[in-house]
Amino acid sequence: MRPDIKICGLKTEEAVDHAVSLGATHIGFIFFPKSPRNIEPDLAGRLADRVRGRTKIVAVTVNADNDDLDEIIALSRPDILQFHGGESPERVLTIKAVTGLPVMKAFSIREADDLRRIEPYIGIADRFLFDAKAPAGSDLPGGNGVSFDWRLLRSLDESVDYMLSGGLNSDNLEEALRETGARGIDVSSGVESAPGVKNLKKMDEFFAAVDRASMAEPVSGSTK
Ligand SMILES: O=C(O)c1ccccc1N[C@@H]1O[C@H](COP(=O)(O)O)[C@@H](O)[C@H]1O
Repeated sequence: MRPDIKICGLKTEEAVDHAVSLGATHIGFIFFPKSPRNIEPDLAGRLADRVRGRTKIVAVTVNADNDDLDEIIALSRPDILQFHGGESPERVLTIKAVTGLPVMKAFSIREADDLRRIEPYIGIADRFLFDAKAPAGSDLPGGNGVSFDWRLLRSLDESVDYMLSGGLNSDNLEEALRETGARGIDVSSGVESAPGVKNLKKMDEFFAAVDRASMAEPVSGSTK
């Protein structure tokens, strides 16, 4: 069975339409000015309106304040908020209560201990997203096109619902799914020609890799 597939960092009608035509269950808009994928909330709203109801609209923010969140939500009308910064469990709870929106909380992973940081969010975040730690010198907490050691996720309890992200592409996706059995995957750089420029052919190749992986049996030794 295909996992949930989130194509993140979309900025154009062409890219939105193509992702949804391929079966993206989620599309992500980045609201983070330092990112080459940053988009204004009103443009995100217009792009989202093309496909609303056919895919889940995810608003990706990084430690956004209340005013910014209000504007992003009012203009882009997301189905899900993705928090990709250091938002506390209390902040996640408050925003969920005020907005009524589910929150996917991102964590950057390099070593086993990093996974322990999800514990205070269990029962609070609606889903987790596991990304690689940003390389030294990067201004971006995500969207760096780097992977982490997927085998670390073997220790996770089966009940933890997460999307796998970080450096996924059509070449490594089958191995990533074989190692993790992730029920959701999230890609940005891996379907781009240059930072912030989505490539339709790479999207095609990515979905083809998902389908190849979905047909394959998990290897022995994988816990999922
Ligand atoms: O993509 C960005 O520019 C970005 C900026 C700020 C926070 C999160 C961002 N992207 C997220 O990172 C993952 C992984 O990206 P990649 O596939 O390794 O390039 C991406 O899916 C977004 O959710």
